Amino acid sequence: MYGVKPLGHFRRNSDSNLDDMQDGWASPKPKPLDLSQSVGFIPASSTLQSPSMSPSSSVSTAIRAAARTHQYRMNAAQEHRSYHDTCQRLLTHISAVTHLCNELYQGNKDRAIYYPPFPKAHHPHPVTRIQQASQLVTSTSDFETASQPDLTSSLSTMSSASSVLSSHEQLYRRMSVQSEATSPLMQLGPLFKKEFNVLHLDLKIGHASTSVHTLEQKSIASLLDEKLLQCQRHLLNLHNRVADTSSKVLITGDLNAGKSTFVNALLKREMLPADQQPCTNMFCEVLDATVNDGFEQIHAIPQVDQYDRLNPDTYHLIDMRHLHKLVMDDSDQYQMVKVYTNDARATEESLLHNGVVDIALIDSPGLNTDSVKTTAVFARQEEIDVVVFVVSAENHFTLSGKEFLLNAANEKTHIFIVVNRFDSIRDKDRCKRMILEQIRQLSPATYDDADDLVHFVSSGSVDLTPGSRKLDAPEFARLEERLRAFVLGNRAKSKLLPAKNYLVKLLLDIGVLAEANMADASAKHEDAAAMLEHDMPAYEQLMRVRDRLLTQVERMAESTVSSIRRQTIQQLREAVEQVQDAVQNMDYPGLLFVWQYAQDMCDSMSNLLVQEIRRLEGQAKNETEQSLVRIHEAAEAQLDVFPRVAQVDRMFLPVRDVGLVVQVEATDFFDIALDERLSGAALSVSAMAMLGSRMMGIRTTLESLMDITSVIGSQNMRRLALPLVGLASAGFLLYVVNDMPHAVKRKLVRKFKQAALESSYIDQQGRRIARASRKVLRVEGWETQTQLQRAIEIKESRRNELQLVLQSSQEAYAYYTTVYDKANALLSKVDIVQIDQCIKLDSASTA
Ligand SMILES: Nc1nc2c(ncn2[C@@H]2O[C@H](COP(=O)(O)OP(=O)(O)OP(=O)(O)O)[C@@H](O)[C@H]2O)c(=O)[nH]1
Repeated sequence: MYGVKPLGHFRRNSDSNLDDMQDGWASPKPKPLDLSQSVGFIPASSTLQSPSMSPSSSVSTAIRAAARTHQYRMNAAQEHRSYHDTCQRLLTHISAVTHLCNELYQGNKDRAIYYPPFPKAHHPHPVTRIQQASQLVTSTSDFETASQPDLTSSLSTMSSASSVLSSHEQLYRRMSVQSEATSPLMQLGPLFKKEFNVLHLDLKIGHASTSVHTLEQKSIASLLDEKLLQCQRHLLNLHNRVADTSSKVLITGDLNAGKSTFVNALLKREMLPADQQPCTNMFCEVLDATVNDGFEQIHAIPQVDQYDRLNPDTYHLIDMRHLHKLVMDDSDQYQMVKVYTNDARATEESLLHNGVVDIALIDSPGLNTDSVKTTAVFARQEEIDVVVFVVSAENHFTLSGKEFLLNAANEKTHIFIVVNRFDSIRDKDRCKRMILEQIRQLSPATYDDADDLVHFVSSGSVDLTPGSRKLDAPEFARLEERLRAFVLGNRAKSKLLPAKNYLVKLLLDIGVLAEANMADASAKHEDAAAMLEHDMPAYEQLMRVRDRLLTQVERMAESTVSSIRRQTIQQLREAVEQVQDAVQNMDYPGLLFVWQYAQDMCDSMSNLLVQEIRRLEGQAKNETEQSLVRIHEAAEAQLDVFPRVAQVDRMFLPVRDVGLVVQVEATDFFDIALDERLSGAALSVSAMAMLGSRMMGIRTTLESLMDITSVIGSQNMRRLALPLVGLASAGFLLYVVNDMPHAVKRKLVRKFKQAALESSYIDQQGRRIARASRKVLRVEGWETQTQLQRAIEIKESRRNELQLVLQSSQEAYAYYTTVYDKANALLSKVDIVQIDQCIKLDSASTA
């Protein structure tokens, strides 16, 4: 049932008028108006002029009228104060909520807001009390349900949300123990309410809508950004609507139904063009001139959204004489025209200037004019406080009229219906029945209040002569009275209640969003703290082990290197000692090739040594490989598994010539001790001695010589001496030549050993092989160091990240707690804004 019934006095009066009307249905002849019972809109002067009254009764009537006027003004002033106060409060709250929205919008840029996932299917988990409260508000979103949402419970819900949160935290802890694989927040999601009221994010792909949670966090944040901007824009609209002190009454209906005639009848002035031909081609808003500083003006507006009364560039000033032509103009030059007009009638008589609220009457083109204009009529629905639908009694509801009423019911369930041109109807009862039946089907709510909302009148019969004191027909006077009550009653409902409901829904959503983000921050904090605690021992162990491991690797490498060097030198020395084996079995090629023979012996010994060196290189490779394995295992024992980079394959590459070069010299062919201090004679003697001893034995030789000397005599001896010396020399030569293969072997072996042992050759080889090993081991050492450093860096950066998470989640928790508290505090304030009170006062002031 419509919730703004006029109060007792008004009710009685309306009942009497209903009786009048019902009587009227039985008998078309209207009853004379009972002025003693009439209130409100009936001009006092008219009452005084009634010819049937005695002087005393006329005085008391005058007193009563004056008292009524006084009461009217008192009520109007009180209502105005109350309405103004409510508006101011709501405006303050709208600004605060806009600020909060903007704060969230900015916050979303710095730190993406977590948008909780709501499951599509019903879940067995209990819902929060916030959800219950918001569902309550959702169900009361239509202001026609009259009763205010029970916010007391939702407020207590909000204030108890901290305890809800703490229970969430406990649950989170339990869940995180049970399942580490899935995010605890995903499991927490179902605990929050199923859907948002206002902050619901819808992702439409083609005709299908998909869950936003299939998107990345960044994309969800940008969707939320857009939603928050939308909210701010809507809040601005609500602000403008609440701040707008006027009430807009849209007069609409079929072509030629008499809309303009009806507006003129309300204004008691021939203002708008009325014609049998379709004549209204644009929206025409009639306002009281007081809102235009008292000037009667006509503003033709090309762009409605840019119109500013104080900026003449946004409209064209039109002379009053040209209004008819302008309104009938079929061009698209102007979107609408605003007519500021003075109403000379008393406050309580005027509809536009009634002392309570500025009313703007908007005459519109006929609904069935063309589709563009019809669409425009629907588009104006949102900013309209009251819709007056004018239907011709002759035509009843046309197709476009029915369509309009059905659609309008979504926005405004109650429509004020004026059945005009009733004077042209002969069977008035039948007409009323038929039209009321149509209304019952099209707008049941309006039908239920047909007494107040459906009026059968003849606007064309209203006297518009300037200064005329003629009374309106009672039906029309009653219509004016009810229209006024309806406009004032609807003012609070159409302006303030939607604003309040929207604020409540938005604040509940912000509360839920803040709650979800508090839980999210809390979960992240706990996660980070747990991970930090888990990682810390490993990090500390790594720091402790770092120097030890590097020293250990260094030692292992050095020990291998020095072992290889030591073994190489020792084994190479042993090989040098055995170098004669290389020449043992060499065949002597004869005197002619003795030089080559010596050369080959050197090469042979050198090759033997080279072979030994190659063997030692192989051995060094093996030892290095073993050492690499040990080093890598030691590193992996402290670090994670990592690939070994050092390889021994490339050791001793390229192959270097490591042979020992010994030069063959002439002296190498004679194994005669040549001492610089000894004379050549000594050499000859010894050579001879060796030659003689070799050929026949020294003693035998000397004895033979003595025997020969004693027989031949000294003279003969002198003669024999030369041949003897020659013979001896030849013998010596023969010996040397004969001994040469052995001598050269002995000499060269000795010389080779001497060259190898007394030079730095062996040391050099030892150092070279050790150096190659160190090179490889050092690579592995460096890799170990790198791996160690990397592991430390990873741990440190993870630690830093976790510490950042700790800090940011702590900040987020504090931030959303503030948002939550603000939303909570604002919700309390919005809740105590009493709009019902305003509605009652509106009704009272009209009564
Ligand atoms: N008999 C009678 N004629 C009326 C009444 N009201 C309006 N008319 C006539 O109906 C015709 C149309 O009136 P308008 O006021 O121009 O109708 P409208 O709905 O504004 O027309 P458009 O704006 O062109 O859609 C005019 O000739 C009026 O004189 C009425 O109550 N009784």
